[in-house]
Amino acid sequence: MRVDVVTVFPEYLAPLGLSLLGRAQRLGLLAVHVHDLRGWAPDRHRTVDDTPAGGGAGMVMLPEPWGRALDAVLVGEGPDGAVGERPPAAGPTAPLLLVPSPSGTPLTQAWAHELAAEPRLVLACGRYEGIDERVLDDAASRYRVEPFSLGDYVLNGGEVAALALVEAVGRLLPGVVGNPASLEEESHEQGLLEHPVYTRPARWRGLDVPAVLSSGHHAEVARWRREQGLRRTARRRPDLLRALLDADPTALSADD
Ligand SMILES: Nc1ncccc1[N+](=O)[O-]
Repeated sequence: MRVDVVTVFPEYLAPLGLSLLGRAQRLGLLAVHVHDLRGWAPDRHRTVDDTPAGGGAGMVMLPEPWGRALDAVLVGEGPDGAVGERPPAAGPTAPLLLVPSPSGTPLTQAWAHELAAEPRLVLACGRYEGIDERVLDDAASRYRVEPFSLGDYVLNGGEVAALALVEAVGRLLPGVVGNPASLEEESHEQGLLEHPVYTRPARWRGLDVPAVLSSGHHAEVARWRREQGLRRTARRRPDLLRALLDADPTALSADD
């Protein structure tokens, strides 16, 4: 998978070179290209923002640098490369342009799995009050455009969300995590939260590992883990439980 990230803070994306994703890049499973938006700002001050139309506080990112950047990234040109001919209109095989935004579609594990099947993702990280909307309208002629959100809170820009998305998607790529089985038991994989986990020692500060986990009865351990996951989901995320039951009223039946 190739991932292009356009940002005014390229150094913010440095952590993608660490740990599992760094190894994935060295193995050629993932290629991350980070581009500095200021490279496409037409003026010598490399201006990327201006005051909001209609007034209001803060600044909005100018369309021209973004238009140039997204044209160039699409055809693989750098800031100084002559921008090639615009590709044909966006179709199902057009690259996906993901735009971190508090007003985006919530990123979920199910969506992350879909994104992991894409050959290429382009991430446009906005700052300030956001990007001039015409950038997304114009990009729709040659990208599939999908604003996404990590959650209902506001960050100062899209870079943290880009890091999160690339990690959530990158770790699902074949060969990235050592043991693919470890991906199955995680929270949200079956629409529920994961059960609590324990390791050695058996007693720690007067607290014991639940006896069932040392019983050697695999069926009992599996049952206990599922029950604990359901309890945790009911307590912390009743919305997930409701969604699961709406989708399949028998989802929590005891005999499965
Ligand atoms: N929550 C956010 N705030 C600012 C930019 C992006 C965001 N997000 O969740 O993708």
